Amino acid sequence: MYSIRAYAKVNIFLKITGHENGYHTLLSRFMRVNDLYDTITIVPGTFDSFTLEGCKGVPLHSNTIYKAYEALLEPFPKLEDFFKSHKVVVEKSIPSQAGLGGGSSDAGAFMRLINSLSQNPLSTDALAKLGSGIGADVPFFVYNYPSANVRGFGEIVEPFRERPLQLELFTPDIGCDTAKVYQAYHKYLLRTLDPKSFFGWENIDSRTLLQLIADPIALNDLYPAALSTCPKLEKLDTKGWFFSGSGSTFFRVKD
Ligand SMILES: C[C@@](CO)(OP(=O)(O)O)[C@H](O)COP(=O)(O)OP(=O)(O)OC[C@H]1O[C@@H](n2ccc(N)nc2=O)[C@H](O)[C@@H]1O
Ligand SMILES: Nc1ncnc2c1ncn2[C@@H]1O[C@H](COP(=O)(O)OP(=O)(O)O)[C@@H](O)[C@H]1O
Repeated sequence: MYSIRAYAKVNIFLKITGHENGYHTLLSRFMRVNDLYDTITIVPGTFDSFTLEGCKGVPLHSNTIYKAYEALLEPFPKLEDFFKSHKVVVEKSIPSQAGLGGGSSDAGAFMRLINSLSQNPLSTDALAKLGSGIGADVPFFVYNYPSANVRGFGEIVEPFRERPLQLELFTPDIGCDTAKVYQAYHKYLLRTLDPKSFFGWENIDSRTLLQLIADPIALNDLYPAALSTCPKLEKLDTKGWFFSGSGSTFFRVKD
């Protein structure tokens, strides 16, 4: 049996920098959440085709792990046979549609696991490039840095050296659809884009930045878009909390 942890992330800040080919470009500080993770295990057995257990409600072909498997078939030609004698079991802990990157993290971790089982024939850069075709957030999870500045659509990932923060998470029972949140941002907020307002943020450590800026709306351009897409978020008492990605998770520093 082979196993890997797929960690959640939060976006300490997320600023949209533009729009190209239907996608938004961004500058964001991603921080890995070390105490929240899915576990992906490869279990021996006999199977007719690629078998994935543990992701209830997600059809196989739209599962990010299946998409990662498909993307790996070309560089790993023996993979199809390998998954006739193994299955994938996922123990899900990361809530869905929560801005924590669960699906993307599963894909990134699965790709790292397959590469390492074959003695890493692909470089991390090559793996991240393959991952970017699965989802914008996947490259961050392929690099697996504790903290990173992420740019472009998510494909440019630069490690940021800082002490990881102990984070408390609050995920209300409200799912935020990433595509709809970006659509709302595009419709109502793209015109407000002002790169001067976050100049140099990528050089400031996360703890200082959260203290300095303090305003969750200023820190995350997708927060107002998520509020308009999921009005139930407005009803929550979230004073002192920050908002991750397209939501719906709030976070604050524990210590
Ligand atoms: C917002 C962020 C912040 O980290 O993640 P979440 O908070 O949802 O986890 C990411 O940018 C989300 O990345 P990810 O969840 O991988 O998005 P994808 O599946 O690739 O895209 C879903 C949809 O969102 C829109 N989209 C996504 C990424 C991007 N940079 N610009 C976009 O406009 C597109 O309409 C796309 O079809
Ligand atoms: N391995 C997976 N784990 C969770 N959700 C997945 C997975 N593969 C595909 N999905 C689908 O992607 C959607 C969004 O994924 P999720 O990780 O919850 O996103 P977000 O980071 O935006 O919260 C889910 O609602 C689900 O339908």
